[in-house]
Amino acid sequence: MSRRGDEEGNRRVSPRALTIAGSDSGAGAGIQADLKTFAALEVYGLSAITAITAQNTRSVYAAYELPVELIEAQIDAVLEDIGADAAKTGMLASPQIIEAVAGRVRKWNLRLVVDPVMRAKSGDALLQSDAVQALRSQLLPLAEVITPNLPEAEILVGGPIDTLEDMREAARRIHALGVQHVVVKGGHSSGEPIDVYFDGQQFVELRSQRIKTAHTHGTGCTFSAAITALLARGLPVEKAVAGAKRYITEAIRQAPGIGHGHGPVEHFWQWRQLATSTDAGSEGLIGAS
Ligand SMILES: Nc1ncnc2c1ncn2[C@@H]1O[C@H](COP(=O)(O)OP(=O)(O)O)[C@@H](O)[C@H]1O
Ligand SMILES: Cc1ncc(COP(=O)(O)O)c(N)n1
Repeated sequence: MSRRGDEEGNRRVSPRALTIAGSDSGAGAGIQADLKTFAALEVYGLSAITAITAQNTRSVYAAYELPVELIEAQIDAVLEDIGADAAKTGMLASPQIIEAVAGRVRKWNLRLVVDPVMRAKSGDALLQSDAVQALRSQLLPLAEVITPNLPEAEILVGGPIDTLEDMREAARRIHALGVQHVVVKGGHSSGEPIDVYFDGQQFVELRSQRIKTAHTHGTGCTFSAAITALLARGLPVEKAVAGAKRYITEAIRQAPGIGHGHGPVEHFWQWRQLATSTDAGSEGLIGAS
């Protein structure tokens, strides 16, 4: 691990987490969603931006990949000074970026959560199709946790996933690629959004009610960032995943309804709940909403 907290003169050393992902100008997904999630869970967030997208709740209008050397330099800069207790990846765009990030994960011996982002909710591609092989062979064997949604899991295993048993089989096969803990997310299913967790021995089903909403932009980013933050805080993987499921469910429930398409979730719902609770007076800290 690259954490260097003990050497610092700071009196209060907080957990840190690093996100290696794309920028979403609409701030519902990507780096922006990750940093908000880290902050909400009281983890100091660091970032290395892989690509810049011009994006809102409706669509991705343009994307520009940053040079590989600049991505490596961002990772080195924050880790040689500040350190991270855990890291996550989001949009990686190309095989060259995946290769560079895998190199840095090895160099810094990072605890890694991989969100294998392939498409935005709007349907726009965020990963080149020839990058899937690099993802499988180079990054997955370094991952402590991977969080594919159903379409991503189908691409990783090369077949359809229709039932809960298909999800379990996909988790088994992705685990066999070298990932220690697999969470196949069920948000894209038609029924309840059941996520299937597999650690190589046991399966756990993470269940919640389906919230009827259009505002699910950045749910995968937020979920994987919450896992990363809770790992950075020292939780064991299974507890971090269960905590992240509770966090994302409430974040979707309290989505603020921003934009005209798939809007963002509410990252600061814990604070908002506290701030509006009657404990803080009849109007709460920011007034009842
Ligand atoms: N409508 C919903 N109601 C409740 N939970 C949901 C809903 N949609 C997604 N989720 C949950 O949000 C997380 C992200 O899910 P998913 O939509 O599958 O990923 P992605 O954003 O990567 O496509 C998962 O834990 C999933 O179960
Ligand atoms: C930069 C970036 N990273 C990730 C996503 C995926 O998020 P979603 O699937 O919710 O659109 C995105 N839209 N943009």
